[in-house]
Amino acid sequence: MTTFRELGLDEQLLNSVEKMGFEEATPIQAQTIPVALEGHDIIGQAQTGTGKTAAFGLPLIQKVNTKNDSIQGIVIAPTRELAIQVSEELYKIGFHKRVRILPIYGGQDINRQIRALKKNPHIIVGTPGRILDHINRKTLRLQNVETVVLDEADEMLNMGFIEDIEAILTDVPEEHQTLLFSATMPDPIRRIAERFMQEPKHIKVKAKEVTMPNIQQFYIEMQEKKKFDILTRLLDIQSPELAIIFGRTKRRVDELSEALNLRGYAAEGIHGDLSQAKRLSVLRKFKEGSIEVLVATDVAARGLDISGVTHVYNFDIPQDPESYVHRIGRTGRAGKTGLAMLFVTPREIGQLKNIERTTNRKIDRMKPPTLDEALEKQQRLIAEKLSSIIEAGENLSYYKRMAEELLEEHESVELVAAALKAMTKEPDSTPIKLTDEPPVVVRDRNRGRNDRNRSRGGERDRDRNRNRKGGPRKEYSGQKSRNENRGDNRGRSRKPSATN
Ligand SMILES: Nc1ncnc2c1ncn2[C@@H]1O[C@H](COP(=O)(O)OP(=O)(O)OP(=O)(O)O)[C@@H](O)[C@H]1O
Ligand SMILES: [Mg+2]
Repeated sequence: MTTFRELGLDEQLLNSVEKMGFEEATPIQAQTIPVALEGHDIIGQAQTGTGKTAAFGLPLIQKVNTKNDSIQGIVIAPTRELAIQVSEELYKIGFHKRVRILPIYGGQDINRQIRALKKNPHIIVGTPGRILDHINRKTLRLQNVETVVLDEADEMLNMGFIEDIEAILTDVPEEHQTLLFSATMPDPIRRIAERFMQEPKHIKVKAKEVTMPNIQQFYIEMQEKKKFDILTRLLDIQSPELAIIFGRTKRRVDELSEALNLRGYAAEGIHGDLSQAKRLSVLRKFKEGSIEVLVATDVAARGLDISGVTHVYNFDIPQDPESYVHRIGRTGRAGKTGLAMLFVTPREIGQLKNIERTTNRKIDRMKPPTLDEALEKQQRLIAEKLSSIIEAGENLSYYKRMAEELLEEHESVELVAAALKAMTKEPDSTPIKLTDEPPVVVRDRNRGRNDRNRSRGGERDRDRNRNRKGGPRKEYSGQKSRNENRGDNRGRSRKPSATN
């Protein structure tokens, strides 16, 4: 066990950590914090939900000189929601030290951000598109930046983001510390990363598997047409506290959340075509529990830390194994357990194997639940609930008068059966609309980057925009569906230039 005190952190930060309820450092924190405090560049890799934010956040905040009014640190994250979340965590870490943190992300009023930037934040946390927008408007100056953090580094250095990152880094002094963190770091991306860094220390928390062992993982093989019925059966049987269902495309997410609502589940969707206000309100409702099912594209796959997410359903198999790791990592965080389900159509078995190979873990096969099983499991759940109410000695006096009245009129087994029926979700045939998705087929494992990224490109829900050069950039939000996007060659790989 490593205490935070042993890691060389200042008293103010130790106070913050205590207030945050962290008792001991997680392995990635214990291993990276002292090295980061020595000033080294770091590529830090550890499983999802193991505290990477504080692993870079603590040394980042410790380095800030609050007497200096310029921006000293910049954290770049792939999505707006993640930028907000990271800035909230940094705010907590820097609270006693009075470090000013400012999130800047697309979809928020730019003038408001410009006003906030004038208040001399010490650290900004942002998405690449909006950071570049401010650099181009000259409303953001990075010439005093000493630390650059790329959260979800592999995603940030992947095609489509790398040019933005390079452009941002040209504004940062050559002498700076770079901290890159992610749960996944494919080799080609690691090589790109090294070009941005000076003798980086690779710190990888040793683990047999890439995914967390406290996430139970199953797959079910099924026809595309069966997915929805199986999903609703699973929701009924497994009764998650909060669940995230990942769909491949924005259309998929829209149709799926509407279909779930029609069948009586409190679900809402999140993807990059929604307004930022809507995205944030959906996420807030999910965190509060007023919706219990969040249907999402990969925009919600990385970094989001929502407590109470007990189940992740991969309604569509992810396009790449890394995405699988991050998606299922939305559950089983900070020592909790979780359950991840993967829906696989027969032609996607190759992709399943691909995921197993990359994560170094076998995913267990589960048979799709039959209707009878779904009903029976539900009844068992209800029966357990009834018994636990009685065993817990809960006060039932308010209900007993009605119970007695009912028992005078009906036979007891008949009555309990009726109660079970009333509490069970029976098959519902309300018509729904769900357009088929084409399968993810692994044709050739050695496909060029080009193909890989083109197939990923279409529905990647990124906070970036296309106005590459000059002028204020329009926030990019509307991407075409994968099939509509075939002619798009933006996935073209481009060698990054070394920046230091
Ligand atoms: N030392 C600690 N003790 C207890 N809880 C911690 C500690 N460090 C972080 N946490 C909590 O663990 C949760 C997960 O942390 P965090 O979001 O930083 O994980 P992560 O490694 O970045 O995951 P991901 O790969 O999904 O981004 C957060 O709620 C965080 O507050
Ligand atoms: Mg993280």
